Amino acid sequence: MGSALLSQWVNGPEAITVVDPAGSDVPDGVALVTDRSEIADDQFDCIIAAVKPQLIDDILADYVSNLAAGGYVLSIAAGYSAARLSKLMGDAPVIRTMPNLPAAIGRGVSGICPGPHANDDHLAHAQDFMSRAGSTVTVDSEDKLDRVTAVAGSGPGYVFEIARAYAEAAMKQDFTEDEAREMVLGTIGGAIAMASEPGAPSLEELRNSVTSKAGTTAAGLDALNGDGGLSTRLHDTLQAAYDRAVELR
Ligand SMILES: NC(=O)C1=CN([C@@H]2O[C@H](COP(=O)(O)OP(=O)(O)OC[C@H]3O[C@@H](n4cnc5c(N)ncnc54)[C@H](O)[C@@H]3O)[C@@H](O)[C@H]2O)C=CC1
Ligand SMILES: O=C(O)[C@@H]1CCC=N1
Repeated sequence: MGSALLSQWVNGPEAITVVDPAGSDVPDGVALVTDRSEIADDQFDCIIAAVKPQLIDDILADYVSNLAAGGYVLSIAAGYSAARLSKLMGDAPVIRTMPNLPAAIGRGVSGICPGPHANDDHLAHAQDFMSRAGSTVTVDSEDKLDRVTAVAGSGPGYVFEIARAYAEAAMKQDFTEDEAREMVLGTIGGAIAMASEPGAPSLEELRNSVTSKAGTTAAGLDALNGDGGLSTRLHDTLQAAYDRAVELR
């Protein structure tokens, strides 16, 4: 996820250093170090926590001395609470965010939540920073951010899985993998673009506009969600993701 954001952040004014022992590829203009000792006590206005939440306790405390006076820690980690991170980082100001993967093409959706000691300047920077990767929503509680995680952070995973299953079903209608992918992604993309037009009707109205009485769509929709099974499944999906975020706090 860090690489996806970096691909947008690299176009901004900040000088960026990535520390990654795996030596992942970074865009031109970004400094990469593979060993924390290489940055010694260099000072940074913003330290970004972009490792797995389960690794934060072991990794982030080593960077307390690298945070410049007046700087803040920006976390993209799911669940891990701002209070816990602030304490780990010597009572540093923390802003938690929750981006999603289409940030890689500037089409992400990011939640932002100010945590302990964060001031208006930190929040304004975080909002500007995340908005370079797509749209943002600022929430006033971490519980809400964990719900953003369930809806949007993990969301591309649900969408890719739905598209994958949709394409698999198309292949069972005797289309090749390429044909199925093109039709399914074209259909999803076209429908989403239409629903996203300014002044577009509600999703329910749009669905109804495809559905002729006793026609093919009605037959398909009846199989898809006639018993409410899809609605229940999606509710359970979001709840399970939220519950996992709570466990990671
Ligand atoms: N994958 C996604 O769609 C999203 C992920 N996130 C959050 O982003 C964070 C990273 O997740 P992913 O990008 O999926 O995982 P990832 O495994 O792809 O990336 C983690 C990176 O951390 C690096 N790393 C490991 N040990 C390190 C160390 N000691 N110092 C510095 N870097 C180290 C790894 O080499 C790797 O490049 C997690 O906290 C996750 O909750 C948030 C939103 C969406
Ligand atoms: O699966 C995860 O835990 C991360 C957070 C949101 C998306 N990926």
